Amino acid sequence: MRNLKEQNWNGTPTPFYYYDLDLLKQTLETASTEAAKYGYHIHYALKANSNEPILKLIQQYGLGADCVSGNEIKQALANGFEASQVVFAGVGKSDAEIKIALNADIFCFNCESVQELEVLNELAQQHNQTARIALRINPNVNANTHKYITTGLEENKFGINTWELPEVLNLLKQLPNLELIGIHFHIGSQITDLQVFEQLCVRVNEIQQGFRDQGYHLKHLNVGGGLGVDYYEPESNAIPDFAAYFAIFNRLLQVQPGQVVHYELGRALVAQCGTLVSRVLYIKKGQKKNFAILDAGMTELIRPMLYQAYHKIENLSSHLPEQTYDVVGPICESSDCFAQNVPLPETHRHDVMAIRTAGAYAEVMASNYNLREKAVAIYSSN
Ligand SMILES: Cc1ncc(COP(=O)(O)O)c(C=O)c1O
Ligand SMILES: N[C@@H](CCCC[NH3+])C(=O)O
Repeated sequence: MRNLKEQNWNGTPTPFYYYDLDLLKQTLETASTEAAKYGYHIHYALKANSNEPILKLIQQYGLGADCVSGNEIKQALANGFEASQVVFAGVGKSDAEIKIALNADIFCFNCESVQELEVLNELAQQHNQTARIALRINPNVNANTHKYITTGLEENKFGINTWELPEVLNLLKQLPNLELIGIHFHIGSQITDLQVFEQLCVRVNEIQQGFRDQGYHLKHLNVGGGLGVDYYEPESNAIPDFAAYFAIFNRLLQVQPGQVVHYELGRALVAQCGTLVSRVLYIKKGQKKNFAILDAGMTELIRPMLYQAYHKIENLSSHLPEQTYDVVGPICESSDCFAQNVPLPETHRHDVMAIRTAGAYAEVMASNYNLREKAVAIYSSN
């Protein structure tokens, strides 16, 4: 592990999130260089991590912002993102959130239902504005990822189904305060099987052709995010293969002259730069197994409990021969377990533990259950 391992954490209270801004810069450099080869625009999905130092850095690389709430829009604007680079998605945008977006005159609303279009039109009318919209279409492509983070199947709540499109296009003719500028897709998260993106391209081409057949020439194609990261080998595979990812779209997506292609990447940009650092409070010897009880739990990182997600766990203090442990948190829930039967060097009270790949969907999903204090964030850069 980079400088995290070399540092002396004596006296630093745990748990805390540690962010390696140097790795974040390298990741952003790679992603933006690869995207620029094809003129692609990346909007960073703030939901993955909305900490200010992280946002400030990301915006310096020229990325736009993909927001899912009024507060995310405010946070993006406060940290230097231009309103003209903000997209707003979400199945349940409240009237108050829509007004925030209208007031800011954001680039585009990704609309997910017939009723949302009607409400947005009405609110835009009240604001004397025309809202630019993209239709989020459910392409019915299986993302081959955990069922809780699959979003592009007909059974999911997200997006407009293709069979609804004739009704939607008819409706749009009666909604003068909306301007249809594009179509939007997002099929899920933590996608590591890149063939899934090939299938997405095929579906986007078919759907776009349907629009063209009816005389719609859309300026913007937004293919969402979802590129996964390597939770097993965070060090040797610290930067996702952006070259291979964008090359798929370049090869397969039928982009019309003058059309702009947008992405909404979250996890791929920030997951590997974050680590949750914790100390061992107790070692408890059970009849069948040993428990390493940490001072971090599901309140700091809920992914293992919610999705059975794997995060690599390391003991930064011990070099003793290995034993196996169930690594658990202090919360009053049996599910508060990071992983079972983890081989670790013999572990003792006060050892410093690193739970890797915790830059995305970790701190943002924290809670204060059990009235826990919010863990602080520490940033390193050199
Ligand atoms: C609409 C939308 N765009 C972008 C993202 C970002 O996804 P990821 O972090 O997997 O790139 C998500 C989350 O899955 C999403 O729901
Ligand atoms: N929170 C999920 C990702 C959800 C992506 C948002 N649609 C995770 O931790 O993997």
